[in-house]
Amino acid sequence: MLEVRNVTRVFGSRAAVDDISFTIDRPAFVGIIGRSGAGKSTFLRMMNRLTDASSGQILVNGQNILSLGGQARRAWQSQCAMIFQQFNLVPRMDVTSNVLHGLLNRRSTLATMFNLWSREDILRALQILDRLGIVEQAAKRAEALSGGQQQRVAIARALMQDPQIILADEPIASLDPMNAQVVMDTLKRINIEDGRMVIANLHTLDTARRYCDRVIGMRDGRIVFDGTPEQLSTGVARDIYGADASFNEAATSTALPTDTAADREYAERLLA
Ligand SMILES: Nc1ncnc2c1ncn2[C@@H]1O[C@H](COP(=O)(O)OP(=O)(O)OP(=O)(O)O)[C@@H](O)[C@H]1O
Repeated sequence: MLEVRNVTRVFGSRAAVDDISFTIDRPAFVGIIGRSGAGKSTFLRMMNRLTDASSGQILVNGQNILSLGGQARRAWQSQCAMIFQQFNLVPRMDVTSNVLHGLLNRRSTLATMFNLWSREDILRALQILDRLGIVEQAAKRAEALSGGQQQRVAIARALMQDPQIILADEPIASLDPMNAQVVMDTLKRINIEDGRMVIANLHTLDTARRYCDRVIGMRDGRIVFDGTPEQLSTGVARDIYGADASFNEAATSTALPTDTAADREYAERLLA
């Protein structure tokens, strides 16, 4: 289903992602872990074509999505929806309109310009919000919602695209533990009930162990672990995070990203 073949992304003289390869043959819940700068976000952005790869191939059902251009690239982007740490909603727009913006890749410019949505689309957006337990927030501005609710709106927007794959870049890093659990439970439900693959960059080991079928560990752009949550022992985690003997599992959080240009580009594309 998904085959990543020798994918590399070089920035300047440094490889952010360095010749990685792996295969996922079913709609699994895959976690990517590693310390800040390991290359996790760069990989997700290559999958979504927000960042170009320097070399390699990513085959999805046999098609190399790295070589797609124009309309085919946009079609692929609607097949693999992206969720960000900072939600990337339009803050002053109501929740339902934010969800409907998931359809932008499929709509004409004219319909988008005049904000014309069909009754069928609006009903579907409300059904998705209902499924995620936030339909009573539908008419509110996105900025009026809690962080956990905003992330569920972002998931609803992703579902509006009816994607094969959901890419989540540190989806719970800005949330308190209770909201984090609700968001992870939501992603897991979508994975199991809909059969959509989820690939999530995660910053805590306990979350990776609890929710993932498979965990990929990255260090300095390379894959240094690829296995089940059960195989992710403290010793293995210490190797992934490159920590010394004082390695502490609780201290695996990654820093807030400083480079959010691609996130902004995504939001701007939705607003365009
Ligand atoms: N647009 C860019 N230009 C230059 N260097 C970049 C760019 N994007 C990422 N990098 C570099 O690539 C490396 C990998 O970054 P990446 O954001 O993929 O890591 P990460 O594992 O997702 O870390 P974090 O958890 O902090 O987001 C880092 O050294 C980063 O500085």
